[in-house]
Formats: sequence, structure tokens, C-alpha cells
Amino acid sequence: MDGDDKYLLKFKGYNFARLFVDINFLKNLDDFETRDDDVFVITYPKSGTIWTQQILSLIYYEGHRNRTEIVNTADRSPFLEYNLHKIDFEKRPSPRLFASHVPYYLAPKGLKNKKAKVIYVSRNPKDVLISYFHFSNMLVTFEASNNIGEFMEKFLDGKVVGSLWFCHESFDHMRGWYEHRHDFNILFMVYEEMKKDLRSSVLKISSFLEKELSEEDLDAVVNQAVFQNMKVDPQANYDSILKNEIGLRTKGHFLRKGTIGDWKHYLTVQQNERFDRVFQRKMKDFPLKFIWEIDEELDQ
Ligand SMILES: Nc1ncnc2c1ncn2[C@@H]1O[C@H](COP(=O)(O)O)[C@@H](OP(=O)(O)O)[C@H]1O
Ligand SMILES: CCc1ccc(OS(=O)(=O)O)cc1
Repeated sequence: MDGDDKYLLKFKGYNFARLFVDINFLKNLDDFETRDDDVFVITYPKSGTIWTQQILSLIYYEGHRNRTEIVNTADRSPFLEYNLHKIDFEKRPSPRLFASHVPYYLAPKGLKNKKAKVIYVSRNPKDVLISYFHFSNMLVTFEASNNIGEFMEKFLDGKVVGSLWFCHESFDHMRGWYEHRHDFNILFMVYEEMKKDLRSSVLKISSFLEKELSEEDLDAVVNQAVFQNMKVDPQANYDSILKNEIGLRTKGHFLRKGTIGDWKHYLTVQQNERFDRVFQRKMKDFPLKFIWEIDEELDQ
């Protein structure tokens, strides 16, 4: 362990949420025993984790799809490093679904056998920034910021849970996973593409998982994963976990807006230009393109 902060726990160069993480678990993470049929959703925070967790559990378990099971997201596909409900992962029946924010170099080494599946979801970093600003002001377990400008500086410096989104070094989050993609059995998904065409995205995920869905099942998955329905689904939206287990500093929800280009409502021209300069410098040779905005009428 290096570094010390009330909210951040730095372990091997990466910032974990101090109040959720178990340092002894981290020390053994490398040797965490994976199974060939494990599935991991891996993201930088605020990139569509909970959404993809919901899609995965709907694909795998008819019970959720038919609303016959009363199991919340944190129990359907628990966070590997933030095991809120102290689930005994070894006793968990297969197939196990996990979520995680770990950078590629902290992932259990068993994932490199390329059997267990990884779904990496990315989102344009300006919307990540805005989503994260609201989220960290809302929860007592994250450091609050007075304004977007203040939070943006922390974000650009990597002084947040998840460390740097931006990267010029291959060990940072997005680039690290992308550049080491051949070491893993990995599918890259893009938040904005999921927004634009959820049905095709669900099909892409189910095909990667080798889980064939009937038309009827596909409809049910899509229907329960669209923002408006997920937002009011108490098993999917984390509301009771945030309120009763983690603690709210200000009123709000995990499913906040779920749109593309919300940053345009928050960043000043100067802030946006500063962000662009950093982005261009650090990501100039990165081959994937990001979707920064969409016609607002299409973004329903
Ligand atoms: N079904 C859905 N459709 C679109 N966005 C969703 C979604 N479920 C969650 N999100 C959005 O994903 C973000 C949270 O990401 P994560 O789960 O990685 O923490 C939030 O973004 P906003 O704060 O911009 O609304 C949340 O609203
Ligand atoms: C344990 C559930 C949980 C809650 C909040 C989280 O925040 S973040 O995604 O790391 O920003 C993560 C896990």
C-alpha cells in the first residue's frame, strides 16, 4: 500500500474506494481463482457498469427476466474488489458474474487463460466526468467537490477512485485494457453504442457469451435494461443500497440521466477547451474513436 487519503486507498499505483475495499483481498487478487465460465464486466467508474450488470443477469437468468426473483444487482453480479455483501465467491454456483473497475495489470492472472470472459465497457470521458462529479458529491464514501472545475482537476490528475481515465502510459485504464486485449477473452462495448441501439448491443453481448436468446427473451432483456425501466426497478437501480447501506450526502440516484453529451450542459467553453487539450495530448495515437454527442431528440 502506498499513499494515504480518507477516501482513496492507493494499491500498486491504483486508487480504490477506501471505504469499500478489503486490503487483504487486494493482496491476494492476483491469485483469485477464476473459473472458465466466469464473466467479468470491467469499466472505469461511471461508464455503464450497472447497466451491463443488469443486461448480463437478464441474459443468464430467466428468473430476473420474468421478474420472479428478488435479487439486486449487487448480489447478481457483485463487485470483485468491492464485495459489499461479503459474498463467499468460492461457494457461488457457476456461472459467476462479476463487476470490477480494476486496471488490466491488477486483474486476477487466471483471466489470462483466455477462458473466462471479460466485457469492457467504455464511455466518452466528458460524460464520465459529469456523471462522476454528481456521483461523488452524492455518496458519503467519495470526496465531494465544490464545482465541476474542481472535480475536473482531480479527474485529470487521476486523484479519484479508478485513478486516471486519461492515459499516456499503457498501464492506465482504458488504454491498458485495450492494448492488452490479446491477453484476455474480451469484448469491448461502447456506452454510446448501447444507447443508440440497445437491441443490437444485447445481441452482441449474448453472442459473445454464447447464450442464444429467443426473440421473446431478447425483447424482455431490452425492455428491462432501457433507462426508464431500469430506473424504476428497485432490484436494478441500487436505490436502497445507496440509501441504506452506503449513505447519501445529497439526494440522487445511481441512474441519473443516462444520456450522451450531458457535459455540454456543464462545462464552460474554457473548461471544455482545457479538457480537449489534455485529451488530444494523451490520446492522440489511440485508435478507438469516442462518441461525444448525439442529436438530443434521438437520445431517449
Ligand atoms: N439503462 C441505462 N441506460 C443508460 N444509461 C444508464 C443505464 N443504467 C445506468 N446508466 C448510466 O450509467 C452511469 C453510471 O455508470 P456506472 O454504472 O458505471 O457507475 C450513469 O450515468 P449518468 O450519471 O450520466 O446518468 C447512469 O445513469
Ligand atoms: C459496492 C457497490 C459500489 C458502489 C459504488 C461504486 O462506485 S464506483 O463505481 O466505484 O464509482 C462501486 C461499487
